[in-house]
Amino acid sequence: MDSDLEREEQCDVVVIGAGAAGLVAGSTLAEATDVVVLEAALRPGGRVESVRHGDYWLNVGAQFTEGAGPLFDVMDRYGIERGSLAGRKAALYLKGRMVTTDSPALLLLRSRMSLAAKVELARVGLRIRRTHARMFSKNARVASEARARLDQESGAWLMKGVRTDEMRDLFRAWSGQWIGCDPEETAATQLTFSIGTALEKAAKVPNFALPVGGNQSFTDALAADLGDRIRLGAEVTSVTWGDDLVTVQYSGTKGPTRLTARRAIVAVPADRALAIMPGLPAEQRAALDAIEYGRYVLAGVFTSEEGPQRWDDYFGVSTPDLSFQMVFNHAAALRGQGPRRSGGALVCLAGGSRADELNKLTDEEIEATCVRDLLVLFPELEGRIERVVVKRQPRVVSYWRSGTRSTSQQTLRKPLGPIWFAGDYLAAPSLAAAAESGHRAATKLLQSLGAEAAR
Ligand SMILES: Cc1cc2nc3c(=O)[nH]c(=O)nc-3n(C[C@H](O)[C@H](O)[C@H](O)COP(=O)(O)OP(=O)(O)OC[C@H]3O[C@@H](n4cnc5c(N)ncnc54)[C@H](O)[C@@H]3O)c2cc1C
Repeated sequence: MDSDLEREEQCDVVVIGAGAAGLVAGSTLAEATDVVVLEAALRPGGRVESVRHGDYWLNVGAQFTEGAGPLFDVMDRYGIERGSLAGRKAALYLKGRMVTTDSPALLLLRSRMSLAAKVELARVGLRIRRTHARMFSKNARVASEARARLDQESGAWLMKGVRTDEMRDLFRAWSGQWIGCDPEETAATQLTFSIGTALEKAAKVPNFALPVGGNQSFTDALAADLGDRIRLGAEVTSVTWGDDLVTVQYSGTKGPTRLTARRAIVAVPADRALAIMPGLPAEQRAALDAIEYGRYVLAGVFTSEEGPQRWDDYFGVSTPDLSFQMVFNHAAALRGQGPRRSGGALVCLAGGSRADELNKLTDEEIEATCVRDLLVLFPELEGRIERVVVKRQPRVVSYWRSGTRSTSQQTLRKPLGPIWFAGDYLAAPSLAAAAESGHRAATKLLQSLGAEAAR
């Protein structure tokens, strides 16, 4: 492309990517400076996406909100109502029996696992609980030593001594359903964090909730407020920078554009940042290169059953011996508030190698497979399936191979000249972490502009 034909634009700060991190960064900056947010897709939100249908919605991106920080501050600011999942339960469905996982004793007593698998489950469960407690010890030295040690181990370490296929499948399902990868692909830190948190009672997970209308209510509110400061369909192809200037080239609806700004926040997934920043120094390149993403295949199902159902009280059911590994009940957040409305919304999902298998099928085959198995789990839904939404998600949360996480995060939390990075990979990956990273990058960036003005 002849550069003479490019449009030229200027602004104070450019944010690249309008996922949770980029939107929170954009909204924090908009109060103080002239900001433009560039988003390659035709919708804002990135990995936050919801589908609405009648009284219900399905999250086909981020499933739940949990944690603390700017994510919740923003939802409070926009008055986004949340249905708490604190009183809801999780269950395991195995060999035709559903047992709550909230009570380890009941799980061991009632589940249809072989005795050998039950002994292994008890051992692995205790190991995860112990390591999780150390990771979150009030003694900072104990916590940091535990994290450093677990960072060096692969997730398969947590399965030491396991011989039965039943326990291997269950553990693989937990890893797939929470991170979207197989246990040996990630470090033990993240697997301990995800499974350990899931083994807690839902009431102990801070702010465990489902925003009414879907998680997209959060990103929609931010995007509406940013208005025409967001350019949709604006795919950034290159980012170059000097000491105090960033040049961004993007292809937008008005043709190729060269935008110059004093500062930038790069809020795209790690592999995308590598692709658009060819001039990255070796340290940042290695840090981004270490980040991997889990993958999911989901089938969201809107149903039309009448009256109370036995799954109303469960937010999720692990299903290691079905084609998907988990069913999340998005309608659980609405139950217990007034009379039960007819219908519901369930998401069947598979991660890691189970997702790779489903990914070989057409959308129609995925739908047929998931509906068949959902009817094995809940035969009451026969004739009650209204609509199915199939979604392939190549990026769920980020994860790291053993030995790379802390160096990668430390490097990317530092600015690179006039550029800050933001994304879920800067902390224990989650929607809350993505929002926090955007807020942090924007705050640090504004401090640097303030310091420059004072010089
Ligand atoms: C199916 C699924 C389930 C999940 N479940 C949970 C959960 O239960 N709880 C939880 O806390 N988290 C969950 N997550 C993770 C959570 O959604 C993410 O951690 C978070 O949304 C990441 O936000 P982000 O802004 O860092 O990245 P993204 O949302 O990926 O945003 C990056 C944006 O950059 C844009 N972009 C990329 N390249 C370019 C380019 N060249 N030019 C311009 N724009 C570009 C993308 O289109 C995207 O909009 C889930 C994710 C998925 C997919």
